[in-house]
Amino acid sequence: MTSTIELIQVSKSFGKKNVLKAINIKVDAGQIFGLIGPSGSGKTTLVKIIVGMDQPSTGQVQVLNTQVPNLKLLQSIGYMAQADALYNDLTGQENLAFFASLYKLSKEVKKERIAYAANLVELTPHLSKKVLNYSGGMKRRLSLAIALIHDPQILILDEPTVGIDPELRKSIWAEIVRLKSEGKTILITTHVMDEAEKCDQLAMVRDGEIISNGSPATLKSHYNINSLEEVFLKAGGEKDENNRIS
Ligand SMILES: Nc1ncnc2c1ncn2[C@@H]1O[C@H](COP(=O)(O)OP(=O)(O)OP(=O)(O)O)[C@@H](O)[C@H]1O
Repeated sequence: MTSTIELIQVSKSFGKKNVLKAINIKVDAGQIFGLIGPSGSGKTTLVKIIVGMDQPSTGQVQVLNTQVPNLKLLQSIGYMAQADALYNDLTGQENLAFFASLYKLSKEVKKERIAYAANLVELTPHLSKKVLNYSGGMKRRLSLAIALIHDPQILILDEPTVGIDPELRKSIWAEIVRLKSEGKTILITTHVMDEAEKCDQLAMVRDGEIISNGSPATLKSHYNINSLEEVFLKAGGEKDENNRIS
């Protein structure tokens, strides 16, 4: 299978603090790949390095066989950051139109994509409101719509469902699965274990290291337990005993 995202021996330090340690990851095309780990384990740093917003201290990142960073790659990546980067004084519609205008879309396609993305996150009735009047959950939904606006080949979503109610979370996941069926590659960070279950492959991150990886079923059978939560706890314990699987 073609690998869409590849990290080779990626390490990152901020000053003396080593937050990523020799990370190797391969994400195949058409997969939902989950990065799971506790707060502060390094997931966002990793994602920023993949998108090209941050540089590794050592190691290499390739996306679609192209060395990151590369401006052209941005056409192929939809990125939803953990902190919403929205224009508060503009309406939802104006935010979507602004971000759509960064890509080479025809007027018609642009209109279509804005309608699709707003509908997906159930913001259509709120598009004429200024973003400063949006709730936290609505802002997350608008950020997700923006990540999808140019129909990217790769979606990188940093905790996309935080602050989103269970019903909408379910419909967002249904859409993520549908996008996968279209052949898109999706990399998602989460610390919600039932979301991790929906991924094809997982990498469990702790203290800047991948302590375990594989499909949810493989991980559970390796540790002979039923829940990913337990896998995570057990893998963390084994890590301390230098007994990792990969
Ligand atoms: N620009 C920075 N300068 C210094 N330290 C940083 C910087 N960015 C991240 N860190 C540190 O790197 C570590 C990993 O942070 P990161 O945000 O990647 O974790 P995370 O797994 O995404 O956590 P969360 O789930 O809370 O977002 C943390 O200890 C954080 O304080």
